[in-house]
Amino acid sequence: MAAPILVVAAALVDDLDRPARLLAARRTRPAALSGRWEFPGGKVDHGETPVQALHRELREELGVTAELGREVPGPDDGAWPLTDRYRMRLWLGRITEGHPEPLEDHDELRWLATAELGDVDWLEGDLPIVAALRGLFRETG
Ligand SMILES: Nc1nc2c([nH]c(=O)n2[C@H]2C[C@H](O)[C@@H](COP(=O)(O)OP(=O)(O)OP(=O)(O)O)O2)c(=O)[nH]1
Repeated sequence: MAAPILVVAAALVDDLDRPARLLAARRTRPAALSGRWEFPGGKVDHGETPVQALHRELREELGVTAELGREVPGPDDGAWPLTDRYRMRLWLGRITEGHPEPLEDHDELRWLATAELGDVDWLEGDLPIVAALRGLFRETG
């Protein structure tokens, strides 16, 4: 089987040191994933570093510039296994320029407070990440 494709994404928060709110985005495609919520991001293109890819995706998808904080490491060499085909690396981020809009691939954005993290229908592969973030928010909140 081919090596899993790397996806990069951001957990955009209100405050990198004491995060209390997280930006979730609702997908519009493909049909099988439409309506499910996720972290903004996407695949790393050839010739890009993961961090460059993430800045590009945030610009394209939401129209924002963000300062990245620490990476939230997953169990698979630092990445989060999503499916057989994809694994994802995720960084905390804080928007420094622009107001996020669902410009591409999403039709709704929501800022979720810690107690609301389970209120949206996350993509299956994101559930362990949301659990890790809930722990992080509690520790620092
Ligand atoms: N961006 C993103 N993708 C996720 C998350 N969770 C999850 O399972 N995925 C899956 C959905 C997709 O099958 C796969 C690739 O993400 P994507 O479709 O956003 O990548 P992309 O924007 O580069 O896509 P494309 O332009 O090539 O169509 O990763 C998540 O939180 N964020």
